[in-house]
Amino acid sequence: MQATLIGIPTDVGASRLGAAMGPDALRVAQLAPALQQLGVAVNDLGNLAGPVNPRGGRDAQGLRNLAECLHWNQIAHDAVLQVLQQSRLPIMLGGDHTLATGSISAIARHCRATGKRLRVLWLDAHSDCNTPESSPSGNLHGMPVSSLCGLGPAELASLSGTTPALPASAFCQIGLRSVDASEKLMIRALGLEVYDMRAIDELGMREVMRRALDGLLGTEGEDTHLHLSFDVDFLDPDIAPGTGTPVRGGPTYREAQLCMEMIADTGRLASLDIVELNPALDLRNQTAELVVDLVQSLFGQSTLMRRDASPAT
Ligand SMILES: NC(=[NH2+])NCCC[C@H](N)C(=O)O
Ligand SMILES: [Mn+2]
Repeated sequence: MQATLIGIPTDVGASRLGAAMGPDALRVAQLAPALQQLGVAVNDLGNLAGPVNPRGGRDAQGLRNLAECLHWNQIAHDAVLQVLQQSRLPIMLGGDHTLATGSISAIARHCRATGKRLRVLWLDAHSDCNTPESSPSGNLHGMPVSSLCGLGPAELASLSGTTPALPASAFCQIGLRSVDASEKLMIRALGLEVYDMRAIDELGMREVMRRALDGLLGTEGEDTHLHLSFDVDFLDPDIAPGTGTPVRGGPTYREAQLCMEMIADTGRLASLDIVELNPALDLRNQTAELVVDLVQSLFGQSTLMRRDASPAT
């Protein structure tokens, strides 16, 4: 397998500064060597260059840094598309979660061109489906899902060449535990498939992942491009403090490992966003190191317990 790292050092979508240092923290935590150890051929494009954070207030529409967000997402889109066209697996090193608008727009465009079905797993404490009208914060990192479903700011929503970029049914959100009232309505309106922390508590991570990955195994899944949008705040802040909008009560280390291992077992992973890592809030880079550890599982780090990708019952 051949993977390409793309550093996307933006924090213009968030209130707190610091996620722009995420790509380098992942490099310091040895992300590339960790993948190489598993037989993945890795190249690193370095960091994309985009606008600095103007640290502005909210505009007339109530949004923060829309022009800069657009710029970052356009260059993210272009870089990701190029990597996909080289048949390499792009790994986006964020950066705040708005960059997923650009990356997934490129992925949706590529899937359309190659006749692939797209499935997006969204690991996150938040649903990120606010719109400019509903957002309590004006932060664009709370809007990528609605943008991709055609409801965000028009310029962001149309990046993939069609609006919406992909059907809402392509998404599956896991780990949610901080959802605004407006987002609850949006989840319903879009019919998003969601496994919140209560579902993980009640069903267990294994059953949640079995449902989330349904249809990806065997010949049925052959034509599927599986994208993982991994927001670091998915993880419990006790083990992953280095993120700007932490919410207590997230998955444990073992639950997160099982989640990654079950994704690996499908053999369908074709692109990955790692977002919202904020080294300024981390403790001795422990969150970046944890993420690298989890990414190793995601790329098939085998343990004695490794399972074949047979449908768990
Ligand atoms: N990707 C994130 N960390 N998103 C946090 C979003 C928080 C809140 N729902 C908002 O819209 O502002
Ligand atoms: Mn997010």
